Amino acid sequence: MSPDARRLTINVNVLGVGQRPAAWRSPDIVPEAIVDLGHWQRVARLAERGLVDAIFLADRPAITDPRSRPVQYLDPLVLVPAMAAATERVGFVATASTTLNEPVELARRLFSLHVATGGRFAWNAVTTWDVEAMRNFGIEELPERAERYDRAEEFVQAVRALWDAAGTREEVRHRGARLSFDASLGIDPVVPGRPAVVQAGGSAAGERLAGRVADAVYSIAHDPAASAAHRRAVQAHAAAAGRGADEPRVYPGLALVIGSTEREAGERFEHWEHQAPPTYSLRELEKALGLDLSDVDLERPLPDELVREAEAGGGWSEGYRRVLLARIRDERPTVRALLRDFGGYGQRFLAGTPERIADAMQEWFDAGAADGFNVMIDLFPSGLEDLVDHVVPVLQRRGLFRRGYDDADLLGRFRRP
Ligand SMILES: Cc1cc2nc3c(=O)[nH]c(=O)nc-3n(C[C@H](O)[C@H](O)[C@H](O)COP(=O)(O)O)c2cc1C
Repeated sequence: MSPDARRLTINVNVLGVGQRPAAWRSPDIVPEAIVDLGHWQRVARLAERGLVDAIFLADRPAITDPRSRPVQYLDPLVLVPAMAAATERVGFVATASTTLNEPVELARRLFSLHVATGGRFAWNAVTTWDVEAMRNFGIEELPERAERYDRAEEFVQAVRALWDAAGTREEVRHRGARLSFDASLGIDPVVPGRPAVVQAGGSAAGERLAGRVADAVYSIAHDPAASAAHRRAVQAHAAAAGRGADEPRVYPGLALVIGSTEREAGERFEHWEHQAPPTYSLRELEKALGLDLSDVDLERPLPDELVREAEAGGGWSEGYRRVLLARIRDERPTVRALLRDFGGYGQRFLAGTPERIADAMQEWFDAGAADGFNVMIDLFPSGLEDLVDHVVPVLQRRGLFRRGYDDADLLGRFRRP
């Protein structure tokens, strides 16, 4: 492999104790692990052993429904320092809202994490879509998508200006349509560079924001042609904004179940699929399609009138809705079949051997459909061990993945050719 060969990026999306709805019932873990810093540190060390680029931590600033399964609910900005202290090279991508924060205060916290982690930090800038989180901040109604994205762009640009001025001690004077401040961060940039910026919305407005400000994009796509089209759209926005077209890197989600044979992977999936009621995934599907599915027959395809209702609008993310509706129209799956994958929150789902998973990654990478992947692990720690010990070596043998970390900070790693 030539030293400048293109390599794919792997982020690990850590959803508490695992992505499958029954992950918390695994004998390898206790449900309370989600509030145990030791769990997060073990995950970080394991990811670092696999040389992955970064760990991704999602967030919604609202109390999780206690009747739901245990998922991560500690603030990611609290988890990152704990994980960073237990590791040296792996990066961290933490989510924080542009709708529910103030730019100066957040810019300071994010830049502090950049410095404290030695340049291993990235910010997933989200506009926040859920009403419960809004109400925690005294906002009764979800602002329109266009309004949220307009604020997001101004917010990210303002934060970037504050970071860029961090070493100069000059005050940033910002007077925009939505934000106004005179401020400086007062942090010496003893670590060069800045946090990388990640974006994850798949609507037209989300693609535009990604092209204009993001270093990386978490996307949702189930087929390589749709993913390549999304990547091209983001790149066109980047070029129009005067950036390099390939500056925003695109990492589609990929939910994995790994087995040493296809049969073993299938059995692992089936076993855990039957340990949880379908209602967990059904609630997520309701949110994604903007529908009430309480009376729906799981053994039949979604009725036409509900498909039409979903097509008319609603749901928390245009990106997710588009992908789900395409699948519903093309395959007419039973609701139960849809829910089986939907334990992956609608992300592309793949159960198979390490070779098969590497094939799938390579196919998308070679086709220009992905610069890397945001991988969801079915159960911790075993699923991550399998990724690290079995999938990563296959990718390395094919020259698609690094054999050691280099000196680049996380932004430099995302920007690698
Ligand atoms: C992989 C992925 C992770 C996301 N993580 C979060 C998150 O942690 N918090 C959040 O509020 N939104 C999250 N989102 C939602 C998006 O940021 C965005 O708000 C949502 O997709 C709606 O935007 P859209 O209509 O442009 O698709 C995520 C989306 C994707 C694809």
